[in-house]
Amino acid sequence: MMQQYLSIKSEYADCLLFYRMGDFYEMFFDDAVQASKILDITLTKRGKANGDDIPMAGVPWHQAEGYLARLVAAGKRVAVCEQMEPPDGSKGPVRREVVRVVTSGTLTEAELLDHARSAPLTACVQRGEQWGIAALDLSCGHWRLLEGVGAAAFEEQMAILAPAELLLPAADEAVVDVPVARPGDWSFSAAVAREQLEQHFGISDWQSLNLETHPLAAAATGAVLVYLVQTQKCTLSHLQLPVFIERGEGMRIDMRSRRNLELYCALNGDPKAGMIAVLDESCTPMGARLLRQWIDAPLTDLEQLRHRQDAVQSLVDDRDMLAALRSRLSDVRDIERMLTRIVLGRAYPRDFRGLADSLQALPELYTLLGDRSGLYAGIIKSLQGLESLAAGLDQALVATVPAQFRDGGVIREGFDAELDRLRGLARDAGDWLCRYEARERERTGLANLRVKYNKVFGYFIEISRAQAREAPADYVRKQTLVNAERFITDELHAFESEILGAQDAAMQREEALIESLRQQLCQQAAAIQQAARAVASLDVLACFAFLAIRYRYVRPQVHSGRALQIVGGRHPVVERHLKSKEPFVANDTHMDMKSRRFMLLTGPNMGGKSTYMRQVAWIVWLAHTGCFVAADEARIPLTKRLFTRVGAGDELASGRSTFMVEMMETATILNQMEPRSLVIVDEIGRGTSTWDGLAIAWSVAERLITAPDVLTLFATHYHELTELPDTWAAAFNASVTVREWNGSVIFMHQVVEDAADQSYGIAVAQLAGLPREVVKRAREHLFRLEHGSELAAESGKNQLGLFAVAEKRQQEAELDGLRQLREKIRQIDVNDMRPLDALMYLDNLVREVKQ
Ligand SMILES: Nc1ncnc2c1ncn2[C@@H]1O[C@H](COP(=O)(O)OP(=O)(O)OP(=O)(O)O)[C@@H](O)[C@H]1O
Repeated sequence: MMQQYLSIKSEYADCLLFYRMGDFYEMFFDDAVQASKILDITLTKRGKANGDDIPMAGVPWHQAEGYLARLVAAGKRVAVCEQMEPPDGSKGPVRREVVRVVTSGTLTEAELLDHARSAPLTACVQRGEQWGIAALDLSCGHWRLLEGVGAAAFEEQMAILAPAELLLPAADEAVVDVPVARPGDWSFSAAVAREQLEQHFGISDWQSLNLETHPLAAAATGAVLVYLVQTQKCTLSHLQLPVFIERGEGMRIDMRSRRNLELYCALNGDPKAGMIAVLDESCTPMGARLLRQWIDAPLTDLEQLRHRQDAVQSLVDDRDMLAALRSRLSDVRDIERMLTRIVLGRAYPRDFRGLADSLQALPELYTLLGDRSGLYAGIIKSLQGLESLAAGLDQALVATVPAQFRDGGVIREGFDAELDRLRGLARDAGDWLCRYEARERERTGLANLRVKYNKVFGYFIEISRAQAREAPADYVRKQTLVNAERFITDELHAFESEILGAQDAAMQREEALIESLRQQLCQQAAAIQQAARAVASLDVLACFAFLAIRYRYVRPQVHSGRALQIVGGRHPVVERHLKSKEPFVANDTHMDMKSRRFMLLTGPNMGGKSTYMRQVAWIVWLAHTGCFVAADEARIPLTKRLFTRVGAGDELASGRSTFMVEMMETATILNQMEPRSLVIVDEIGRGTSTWDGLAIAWSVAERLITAPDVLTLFATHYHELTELPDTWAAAFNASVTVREWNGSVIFMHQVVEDAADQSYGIAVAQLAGLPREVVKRAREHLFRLEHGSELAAESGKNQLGLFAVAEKRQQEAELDGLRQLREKIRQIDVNDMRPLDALMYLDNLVREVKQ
């Protein structure tokens, strides 16, 4: 056995080998050591190799999925090796074969996948500046083939695809941190792709795939197909054909900006505070995945965008229909992934039942949609045509299926006469046994005679010891117990063979029926997938409509002009998560790419600058996806690129300081911006000396102001920059407002078109809990810094040090305050005050002193 193990293991050296032994998958040697650590399972030993114990660890086969998930999550690949024949003690180890290699990019099990995200297996090919990508989501069978030029565009695409596993030629390095496999450089070839496609799909019409003109994407496709053959070892007929679809470029948003705008999670890593968490009101897993794709890849084709918006609007205008649709959509389960498991022969009974139920929900969906046009016409068409398949499946399957096929009872009574007959035989056994027992009691006159069953002897007749002598001659003694004797008869034996045979035959019959259902589903796989995609589109459109109604989002007018006008704009995430009782303060934005293209935003920390700029970015982004936007009105100019430079903190892990990251982000913007870009700069130049920082911020601002057709929102704490509009007509000042009350600051979160008058930094520091003495000292320093030249003059006159003059000034100011206080106290006429007024007056005085 160990020899067999070692020979199989040598073929899968880069995998952990799950070696099936009875009810367990066992691992040996280093595999066992690694797995025991990752899975926290017991490490034992079995036999010896070269005098040393062989480490062994195992997991029960019926719990393998959970363990596989943990191993794959830990970056391992696992080769699953099964027994290919029933054990037969006579002739050495049973034949075993690796039936599948489980890798992070080839998972299909529901338990191992995130329902809301596709995690494609992605092959990349680079030739100089040119690149090609083939990404296959095996769990659904979808391909995405892409080609492009330049590292920036490549990284953006990788950010959007979010691969689960990368396939690379030997010399290439990964740009994202996921497991990498190298199927062999020879496999990255268009010729290999063509050969594989011919072999697996019988493709002769290579041209229809549009791959001939896209050799790099074709080469990447070759690597994916070869890797599937190496790892999956089963039919892949559920895969769509890898067709290269020309896509418009869409709005480009680089990797950093996606992170900065907190698309999938907040900068602190919390997914609940990411934009997707707020937008995902989808009802189906397919919708959840498509929603991410639509948000990930905003459109720049106005026509396409209008179609989506029209479709959303028509549901916004018909709330009853929207509610009915969403209620029916909730009954639809993950058609794509259930189908994949069925086609691959990895399904559970629940996948068949789930598919039957989901397909049965489709007619109600298209009936509800009636004769709607636009995007709905295609959706309605795709939802039709599966009625008889759905009905057939439903008739075949029981309503509540068992967990495993081996439990039996998946096919419904009355569906197949032969299965019913065999099951009937097994079921009638009970009656027959009762009749037989009664008959034998009567024949022998032994009232205590019983017919029983156990696993060792099967069926037998049991008679008490005392009466055993009276057993008829045809009873064959089988076993003697303390109080009883057990017998068998020819009739009972014949009955037993028939019963057990009937049970086996029923199981086999059921298996054959399920296989025939599977074949039917395989034949209709393409139509089912198309219906699944229609469900996904419908779900996302309904989700957008739901958001629009529930959260008051409006239909933005995206146009080819240059004006950006947002009335009452809000930030969807901040608005949703605002804990305080204060409502979110909506703000307007009026810019245009010609005369008002640069907004310089100043104001105190915590004033709401970042929130405001991100909300503008999000309104522009979402306006290009078909989603309605968080505003009262929005006119959005067609935007081709979105850039952000946001103080996202250090990337120390990558060896870059805050300042370095800041400058890299700025360089990306300045080098890559083009007409119709939106640029968000949230602080720049903070990580270096004041003068360096100010100088950099100033020159970057000037560069942005002069860039044609680029809209910029630029937040800064450098007040000196508020002079920019004096020189540049296209620049204007804006600030977030604050009010002072009782010595404290109150953030109004209102954006006005004016420069901020002061920074309130010290007031915010006080709010944050800086010790009182430190705050007081900071005020003194501020005073000194702000009145530096005056103080210098006075210090020269009085021959005092600068600090001494500042302190003298401070003391005078304090004395002034005390005098005013004394005056207030003097004016109090206690006899003329009500107790409550006196108390309030006192409270005010105390506050004043504490300031
Ligand atoms: N329009 C608004 N309405 C209500 N609350 C808001 C609004 N804008 C911001 N806030 C609240 O104020 C907090 C601070 O906002 P934000 O981070 O945008 O300030 P900031 O001016 O960018 O601060 P800093 O300069 O320190 O980065 C937010 O977390 C949010 O709770």
